[in-house]
Amino acid sequence: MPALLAIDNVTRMFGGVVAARDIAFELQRGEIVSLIGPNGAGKTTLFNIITGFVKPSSGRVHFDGADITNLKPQQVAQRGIVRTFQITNVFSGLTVGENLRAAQYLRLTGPFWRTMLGLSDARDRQEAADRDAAELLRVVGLEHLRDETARNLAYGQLRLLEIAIGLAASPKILLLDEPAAGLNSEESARLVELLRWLCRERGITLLLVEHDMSVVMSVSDRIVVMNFGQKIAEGVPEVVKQDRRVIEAYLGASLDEDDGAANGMNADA
Ligand SMILES: Nc1ncnc2c1ncn2[C@@H]1O[C@H](COP(=O)(O)OP(=O)(O)OP(=O)(O)O)[C@@H](O)[C@H]1O
Repeated sequence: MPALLAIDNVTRMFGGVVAARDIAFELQRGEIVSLIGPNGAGKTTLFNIITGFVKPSSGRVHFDGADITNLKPQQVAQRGIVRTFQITNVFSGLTVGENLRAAQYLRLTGPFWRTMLGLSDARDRQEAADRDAAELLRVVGLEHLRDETARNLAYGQLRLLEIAIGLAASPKILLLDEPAAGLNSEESARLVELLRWLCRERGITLLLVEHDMSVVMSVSDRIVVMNFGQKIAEGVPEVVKQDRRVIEAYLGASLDEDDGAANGMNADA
């Protein structure tokens, strides 16, 4: 079966800066893949290219067999590639439930709404939307906070709401921008469980940019590592964390240093 998403030799220049150089990797259906690398490695640029916000200088992006390189962000989202941001999608003055409702309405043309619009009358659609919103809140564990104003949520709860908002678009691929940032270890562990569940039970393919190595190592089927715009490694966590180029990129360790450095791997080091 062809890859669900294929990044084919993508390069992106910003003036003289090569933000991404000849990057190639694939996402298979139902995989959880993490994109990691030190600050400035080119991860955000790749996210922006996949979601249509930035066009590559060269190379192509294929989704489900179709070339999506030149699609607009809204068209990419409509095909099922949805991105979460770090909080920015949440309306702080609305309740949790209202935020989800807004996400559902804002994505009127998405797959979820195509289903809803097939229903006979407005009340059926409303009830279906309410059921879907309740299910999303249950999935992320926020059902007890449906009527709470978003600005009153704890940080970890806001991150979960952000994921629920992303899920409201019925994504085939969900791109998560540092979902564990600011979470404590208990919240991170719950996040890992949630991501695995989404993949297993909802069949959603996940691509994460994440700096928290314990989350990356425990949740990822595969890891793609970037440094200075180049892909320097790709593979399963056990292999990637022992890769000398990866250790060197993260810790500035010399090639002569012992492999034990990998155990302390931290993007912000
Ligand atoms: N719009 C832009 N204009 C000019 N340079 C840019 C632009 N976007 C990114 N860059 C440059 O491209 C390189 C890669 O940046 P990018 O934000 O993709 O890295 P990153 O891996 O996401 O970093 P971080 O972890 O800090 O978010 C950096 O040198 C950055 O300064």
